[in-house]
Amino acid sequence: MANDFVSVIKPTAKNSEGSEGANGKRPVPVLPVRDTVLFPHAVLPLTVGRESSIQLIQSLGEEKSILVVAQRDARQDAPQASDLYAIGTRATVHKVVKMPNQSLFVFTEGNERVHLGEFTQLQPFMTAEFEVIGETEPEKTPETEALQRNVVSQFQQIVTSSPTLSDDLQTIAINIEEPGRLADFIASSLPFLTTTDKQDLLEMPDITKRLERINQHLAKELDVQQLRNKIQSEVQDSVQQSQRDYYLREQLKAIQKELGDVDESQKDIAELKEKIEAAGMPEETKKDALKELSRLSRMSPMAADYSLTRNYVEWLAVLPWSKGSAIAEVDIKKAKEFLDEDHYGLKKVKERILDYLSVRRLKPDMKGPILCFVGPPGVGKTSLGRSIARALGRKFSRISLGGMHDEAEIRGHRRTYIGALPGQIIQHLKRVEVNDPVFMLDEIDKLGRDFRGDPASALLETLDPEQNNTFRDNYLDQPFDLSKVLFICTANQLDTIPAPLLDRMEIIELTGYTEEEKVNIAERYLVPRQIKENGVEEAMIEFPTESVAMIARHYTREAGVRKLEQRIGTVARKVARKIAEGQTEKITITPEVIHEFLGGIKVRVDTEIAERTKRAGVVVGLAWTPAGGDVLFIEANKMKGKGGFTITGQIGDVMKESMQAALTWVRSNAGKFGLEQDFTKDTDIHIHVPAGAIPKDGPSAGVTMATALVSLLTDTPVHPLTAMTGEITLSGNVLPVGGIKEKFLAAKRAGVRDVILPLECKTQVEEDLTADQIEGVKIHYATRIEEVLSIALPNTVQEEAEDEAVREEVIHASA
Ligand SMILES: Nc1ncnc2c1ncn2[C@@H]1O[C@H](COP(=O)(O)OP(=O)(O)OP(=O)(O)O)[C@@H](O)[C@H]1O
Repeated sequence: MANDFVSVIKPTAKNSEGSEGANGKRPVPVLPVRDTVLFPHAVLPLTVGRESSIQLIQSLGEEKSILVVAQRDARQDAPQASDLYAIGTRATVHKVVKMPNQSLFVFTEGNERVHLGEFTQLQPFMTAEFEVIGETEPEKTPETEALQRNVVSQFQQIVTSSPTLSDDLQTIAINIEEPGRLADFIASSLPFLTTTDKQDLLEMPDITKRLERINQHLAKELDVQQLRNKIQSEVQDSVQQSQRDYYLREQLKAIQKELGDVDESQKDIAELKEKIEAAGMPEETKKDALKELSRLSRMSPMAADYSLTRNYVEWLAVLPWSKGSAIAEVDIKKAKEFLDEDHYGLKKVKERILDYLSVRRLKPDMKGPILCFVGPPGVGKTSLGRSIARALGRKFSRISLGGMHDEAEIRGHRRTYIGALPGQIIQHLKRVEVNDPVFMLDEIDKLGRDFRGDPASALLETLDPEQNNTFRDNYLDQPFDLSKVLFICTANQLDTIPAPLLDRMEIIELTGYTEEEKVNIAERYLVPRQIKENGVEEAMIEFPTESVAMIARHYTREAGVRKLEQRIGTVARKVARKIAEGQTEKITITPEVIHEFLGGIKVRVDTEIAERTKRAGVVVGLAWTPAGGDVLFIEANKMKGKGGFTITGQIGDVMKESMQAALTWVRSNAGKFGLEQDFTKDTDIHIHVPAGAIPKDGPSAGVTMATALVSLLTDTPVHPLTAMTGEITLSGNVLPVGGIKEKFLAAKRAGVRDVILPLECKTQVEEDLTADQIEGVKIHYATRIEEVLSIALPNTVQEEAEDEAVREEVIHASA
């Protein structure tokens, strides 16, 4: 058996046995070796263990010559002649040492390359004839010289950097002059050459080629070595770094232990793990959460991003991934009870809500539409949402969208952002702790949009039942199923709701309340609630209906009941104070008491109307606003001038144009009012629409402006407590306008007694207003501006006198 050991060479040794006998026909024993190749001039210790080989060595007498030939396949235990390479090395056996295990340790020295001839014996060992392969050292040219030196220098580098090669090898290599011997020496010294590589070199009689091949092997090995060194040093660096980290962390732990807070962070991590396991999150999310947690457990609590990672894991752990309210199906009867219990009136609205809930009951997985309550502030949109949640047995949460500009407020910031948090949807889910709450998205009409993104599009994704089962918050970066959440939106107006959102909604409109409705709501809900909230007992206070009505009429000016509730709250607090101070035990809220408690804030629009319409050129118009309609004054004035026409009061283009139309109509009909055809020749006219700081637009003040101009130019004040709305054409036709219900209720709230509307709005009135709501106000319909004028302006001296009396009465009532 061959030993792949480093062979040693005697640089100057001349082969003791000459070549006589070589090339001989006299056969020589053949020693097959595996895994190694013996080169000429090399000394190779071989361990001989095969029976046939032992016999071969033992049969050697004086003749110490053998042929050492490599096996083609090292796994062959009993190689035949055909299993050996055709070229081997004739060698001299120098010494044989018996080993305790019966094998022999044989020192051989290579003499020359031989070509094996005929095998003359096969048993017990092989013998063969051979032929020495002659070698001629090449001519010394600069090229061979350079090649030889290069080989030596590369060999030196390899020896220097290899821990297993002895430095002596360098000395030997430097001292070999013959290129052929040098190549053989290096070939037999290099441990990384394979048996095939070595055999190739042995079979190469051309010395220059052999040297070149050696040169290639050396260069390749140097490359490999360099790469290995690089990898090694990188590995070492990272090992050192991680050892350093480990060491520091251990130290830190020790310090923390001393300080008594190490257990805390471990405990915390264990708790988080429990929460993650219990959260019922989807598999993928859970995998990610646990990965983050394990990262956290390897971090020092002092590390800068420890708390960031911890927060993230905590968010994942506490969200209600699969926790619902566990409610049975919707009970429509109960829902109706709840709605009636919580709200007065709103018959149509309640009906529509119940219809909606019924569909949900029959089809629980119903996708869309989303309910949207539209109406002025304080009409009960939010509280209806709350009742729906109560009826469904679900949690309720309100998300205010007003003024939201940033998409991230809905969908959160990416985790890389400093101070990042999830968006409102996820934050509210965390708060309610269930995945099927009722979310009320307030003021969806006031969503902003700027460079920070478009919250409306984020909202669209949130609300769209087709997409929201995989809602992806930027911070969580995990899909969350929102399909069980019931979204209800509220808005004050429809115009500003982005169209794609509007498409997905079922709009339910709530208009303002009349005074009677307000009083009813106040008596049933607001007064008892405010009394209770302010710690007053029912027995301590008496709140007559007239007093509630008085507050509604004179201390508020709104479509809803929010201000009314606040005023009642103020009264209740004052009562509480009086009782607490021991001044009294029971208070009856009389007009005097109201005056005392609410004194300064009194609002009396009817008085204002009566006062202001004393002057010719002042007319009450009606406007639609998101807050539910309002009265507005149009004032016209004239002065000496040159036919100038000024319009002020922050009005839009459409309103300006309708003022021009009104003026043109008046000028073209001057004769009808007893005016000169060219009355504007030496007069300037100015129309102003207070309040000047509030922008206004639209064509619906056309009739009001025409009336104001005629009233001014004929110097006739209009009837007090008369209001109007309608667009006019140049030829004096009155055209219909929108928002009639809100405008009418605003007029009624203001104490107006006569309302002039375009005839074409009659159906709107009949559809939208109940008889109760209309009661107390006279509606006049007109198709021409002349009709409007004859209703609005007094036609006789007696009518003027009656107007005067009404004004006095109203102004007196407020005094
Ligand atoms: N029909 C009603 N019956 C009983 N209470 C009512 C009714 N309408 C409104 N309220 C009460 O009026 C108050 C204001 O209502 P709410 O907050 O729901 O108004 P809103 O329409 O949501 O206003 P905003 O648009 O400003 O949010 C609440 O306390 C509510 O209970």
